[in-house]
Amino acid sequence: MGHSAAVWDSQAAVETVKDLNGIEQVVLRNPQGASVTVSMLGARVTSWRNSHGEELLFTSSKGTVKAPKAMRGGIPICFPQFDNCASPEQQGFARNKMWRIDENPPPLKQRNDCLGKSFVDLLLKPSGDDLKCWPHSFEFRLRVCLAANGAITLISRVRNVNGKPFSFIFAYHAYLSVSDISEVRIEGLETSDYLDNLCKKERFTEQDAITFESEVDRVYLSSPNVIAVLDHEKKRTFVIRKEGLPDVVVWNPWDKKCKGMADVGDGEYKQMLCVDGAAMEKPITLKPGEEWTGQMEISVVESTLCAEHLDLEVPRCW
Ligand SMILES: O=P(O)(O)OC[C@H]1O[C@H](O)[C@H](O)[C@@H](O)[C@@H]1O
Repeated sequence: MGHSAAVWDSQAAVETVKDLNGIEQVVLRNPQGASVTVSMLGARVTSWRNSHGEELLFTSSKGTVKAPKAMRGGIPICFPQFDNCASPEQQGFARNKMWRIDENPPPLKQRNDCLGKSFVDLLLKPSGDDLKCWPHSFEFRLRVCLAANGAITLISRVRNVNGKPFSFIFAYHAYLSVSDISEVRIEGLETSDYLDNLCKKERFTEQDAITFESEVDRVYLSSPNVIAVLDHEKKRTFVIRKEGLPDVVVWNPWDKKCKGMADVGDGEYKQMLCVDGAAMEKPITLKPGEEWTGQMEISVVESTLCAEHLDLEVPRCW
C-alpha cells in the first residue's frame, strides 16, 4: 500500500480508492465497521459512517466534485482565510487544492492520541500559483484518525517555512447530518460572546442553549473546548472537543438563503448544521520555523442525556 497510513490494530484497515471523478480518496475502517473517507481534493473528509453504516456528515445532493470546486458537505478545511463573503477564495484555497499523502510526517506531540486508531497523514505545500495569491511558504500537515469507538479526530499542523512571519485564519467547516434542524440544540456555548454575521458582525452574549428557528451565522469567541450538538429526533449527541481552536462557527442557511445556493437542494438546510472549530477572531501568527497545531475530535453518543456533563471533565460516554 506504501502509504504512511498506520494501522495500530490489525483489523482496522486503510484503503485507497478513486471517486467518480478519478480523484484519490483514502478510506479508514475500524474493527467495529465504522469508516472515514478523505479525498485528496482539499483533504476533505467526504464521509464518516458509524458501525451501522449510517452517514454522520451532511453532503448536498446537488454537490459537484469537479476540481478545483469541491462539493458542499463533509468537513472542508478553511485556510488561510475564512470569512462570510461570497467569493470562494474567501474561504481559503486549501479546500480546493490537491493534497498528497505525507510519507514521512514528523512525530506528533500528542502521539498517544493515535493509539488503537487507523489514520492517514496528508500534506499541502503552496504551488507557484498559490504563492502569487498568498506569498507565504508553509507546510500544512493533516492527520485524520478513526478510533475504535468511531470518533473522528483531525489534527492540523501548519509550519512557517517562510523567511518572514505570516498570519492566517482557520476552520474545520464541519457539515453535521441532523434529523431536522428545528429538533437540534447546541449546548456548551451559553454565556459565550459571538459576532453575528447577519448583523454586521455585531457582538452579543449567548443567553441559552442554541436552537434553530431561522438562518444562523455566528462566530462564538473564546468558547469552551467541549460542546454538544443534541439531535433529539435521532436520540444522538455529537460531542465536539477542540484544542488550539478558540472559536466556533455555527451556521445554518435556512430556507431563503438555501434557495439561492446552486449547490444545495431547496429543503436540504433542514438536514445540515455547520459547527466549526475555528481560529477566527485573532489570526494565528507564526514566525519563521514556528508551527501551530489545531485539533478537533467529534464523537457520537447514542443519547441526548449526556449534555449535562458538559464541563471539561466530561467522562467519555461511549
Ligand atoms: O459557501 P461556503 O463558502 O462554504 O460558506 C458557507 C458559510 O460558511 C460559514 O459558515 C460562514 O459563516 C457563512 O457565512 C457561509 O455562508
